[in-house]
Amino acid sequence: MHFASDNTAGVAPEIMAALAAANAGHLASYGADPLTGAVVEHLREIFEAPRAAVYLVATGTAANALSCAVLTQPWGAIFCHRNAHIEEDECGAPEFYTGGSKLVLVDGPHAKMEPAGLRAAIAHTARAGVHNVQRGMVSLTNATEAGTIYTPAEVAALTAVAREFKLPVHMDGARFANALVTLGCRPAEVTWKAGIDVLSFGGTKNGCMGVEAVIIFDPARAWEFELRRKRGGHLFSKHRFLAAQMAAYLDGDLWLHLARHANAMATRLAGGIAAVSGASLTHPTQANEVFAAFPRAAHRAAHAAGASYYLWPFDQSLDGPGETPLAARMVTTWDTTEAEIDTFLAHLR
Ligand SMILES: Cc1ncc(COP(=O)(O)O)c(C=O)c1O
Ligand SMILES: C[C@@H](O)[C@H](N)C(=O)O
Repeated sequence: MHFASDNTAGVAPEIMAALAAANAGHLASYGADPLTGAVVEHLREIFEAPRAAVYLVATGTAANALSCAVLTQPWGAIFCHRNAHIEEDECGAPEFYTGGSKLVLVDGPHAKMEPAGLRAAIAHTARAGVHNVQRGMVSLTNATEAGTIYTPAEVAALTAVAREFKLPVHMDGARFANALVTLGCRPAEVTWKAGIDVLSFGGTKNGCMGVEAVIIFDPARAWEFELRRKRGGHLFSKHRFLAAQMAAYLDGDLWLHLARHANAMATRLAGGIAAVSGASLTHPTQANEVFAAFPRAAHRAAHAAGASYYLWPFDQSLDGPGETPLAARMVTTWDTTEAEIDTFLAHLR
């Protein structure tokens, strides 16, 4: 019963096999290998963006921080949700890689920004000229840190606000596949056609060992990204092993199959939890993360049975009256099984 994070899952067998298959002979390094070239073309095709620049890195934090660095100046503000991963879980990497940009936090329900809140935050910034940080960029996460998703129309409404102030927009897509299979739309519709300038396209949480693609829809920003990636220590020398993962991930729509399974398991889990006495969902379940509150006694039973997941916030205590509900996050993955879900639910009940 492993629900702590999709970061704890292993590597999908197709991806591991692709790594072994790529381990033959000598190939050009630093991205000059043929596997990388093929992956770049495949992602351009998937996103209907033949001019896009595509780069591979090994972590989502690197993808996000380097994306921000090419979208804003050090004196610029990065407008993001209060619970954005770039705010809560990247140890200041975006601030570091941008040379000091300030994250300006925007509230909104279920970890989603709304146009009015974003507009108010941007308008309030740089109101006193040189004395303030300037307006830099916007970053939004899809699927969000609360397991919710933005529709293409919601993305377009936020990027329209950004455009009012001539700001570029980044999408943290560490769980983009999970959002896309729920939306059922084409990748382009919820990215560049909705006004996104740069996408962090995640692979690691959805079955890869460690690979993320940064897709820059305006190639004018490409060279600066290359320089920043190398200078930041994120240009892999044996780049073929990043490309092999991504190639297998995209091949035959594996990325969609893996995400569809993870989401289906989350839906099963959420439905079961909703039927547990004293339990309630704290965010809508729209991707592969379930946020729910249930009585301490249920938490204690699940933990005693060996279930792994985080109370959310982390720092709550299992000690205390059994009937008190505590909130938690449970994350399902490409290899979560129905039996795992049903056993966990039985312990909760
Ligand atoms: C929404 C989101 N973005 C970015 C990241 C960063 O990925 P990494 O931990 O590979 O740096 C994570 C990590 O799980 C995440 O949940
Ligand atoms: C750090 C933690 O938030 C991680 N990104 C996760 O989603 O599990």
